[in-house]
Amino acid sequence: MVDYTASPLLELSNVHCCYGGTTAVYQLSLRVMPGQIACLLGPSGCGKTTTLRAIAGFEPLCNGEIRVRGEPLSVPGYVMPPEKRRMGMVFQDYALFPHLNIYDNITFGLRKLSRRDRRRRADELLELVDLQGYGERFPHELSGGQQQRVSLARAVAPQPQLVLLDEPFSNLDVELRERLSREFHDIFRDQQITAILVTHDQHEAFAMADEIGLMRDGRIVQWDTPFNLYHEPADRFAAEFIGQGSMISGTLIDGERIQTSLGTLRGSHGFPWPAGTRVDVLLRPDDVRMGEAPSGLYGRVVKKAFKGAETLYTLRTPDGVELLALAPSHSDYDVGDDVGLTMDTEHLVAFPADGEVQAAVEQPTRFPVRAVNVG
Ligand SMILES: Nc1ncnc2c1ncn2[C@@H]1O[C@H](COP(=O)(O)OP(=O)(O)OP(=O)(O)O)[C@@H](O)[C@H]1O
Repeated sequence: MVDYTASPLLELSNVHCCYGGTTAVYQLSLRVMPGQIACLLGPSGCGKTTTLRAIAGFEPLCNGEIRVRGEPLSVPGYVMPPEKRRMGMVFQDYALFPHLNIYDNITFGLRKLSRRDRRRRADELLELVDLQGYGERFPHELSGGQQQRVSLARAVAPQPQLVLLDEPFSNLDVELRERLSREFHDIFRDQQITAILVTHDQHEAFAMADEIGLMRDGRIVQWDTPFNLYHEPADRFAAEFIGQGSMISGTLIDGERIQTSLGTLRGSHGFPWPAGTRVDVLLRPDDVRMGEAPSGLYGRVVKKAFKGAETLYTLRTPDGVELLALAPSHSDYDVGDDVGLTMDTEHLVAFPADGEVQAAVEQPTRFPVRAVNVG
């Protein structure tokens, strides 16, 4: 487990990165604890790779500091060269040396060891990444997933203090991506390796990371656990980027209740806006239960997508509200069926609607509350 009481391994303070006159990363601060798997997640162009390259030492800072265990890597007046930073890199395109066999690829950074020790370390690492017996092969004789496992073995071979992974699974198909992200997670956890993953794929981020920094336009908008990012998004962008869901309109009755066309949704922690504020409430597909309708609420199935163990339904209520709902695939409803609905949210998240005064200083309601249909 990660020791959150320890001193951080990596610390970025107020980092800015510029290309010519354009700033790609703004005032970025973050901490990664020893043994933690962190992730920078966000849409294309938000500055993830630039941040990772700055940590690796390939990108100069135009302001701010980067330290590892308190030691300066990039501070005003001093930049430690990349090869001295003791960081392992895993790239999207594997970047293996095509003319070297797998043994030589893995031991490329271990020149100081004797031939025998290099071979022993390579065998250990091949076992770690489940490629025993592949040492004599060449990269072109391996599948994409196998090549990426080799590049992980090469990255961890010199026992770096930090492993940086830049979109490592983007070239692989969805199933392999999920499998490999779980495998890499288990290896990092087992070997207590500290790692930072960069990806635009939230499934990868969720499968691997202890904490995720969601980025937009060069800034981190929320640094949180996968669970909190999903259930307690800090703003509308986070709510829409992470997971699926519907925003439904409502009006705050008081600090705890929101009137919606689905009934009154009640939260226990209270909302910080005055009664009468128009809000948008986030409902995730797993917040909407299909089957029973104790409050008489029904929705008509307008679309269904089979996902194996579950089916994702799109439902429309008589008021025209569209909702997504996940149901076990054995309870099989057809398009056109009217189905009873119950709202069952662990965390009720609402944002002031556009045009409300409060929307200018959007404050998310990041309170774990239990919402119940009482109307
Ligand atoms: N070498 C460069 N010269 C000028 N601008 C650059 C350069 N590299 C990146 N940028 C710009 O900096 C911003 C951040 O780019 P970056 O590659 O860090 O984003 P990203 O989040 O990693 O995107 P992607 O997921 O598409 O790789 C973008 O607007 C990009 O156009």
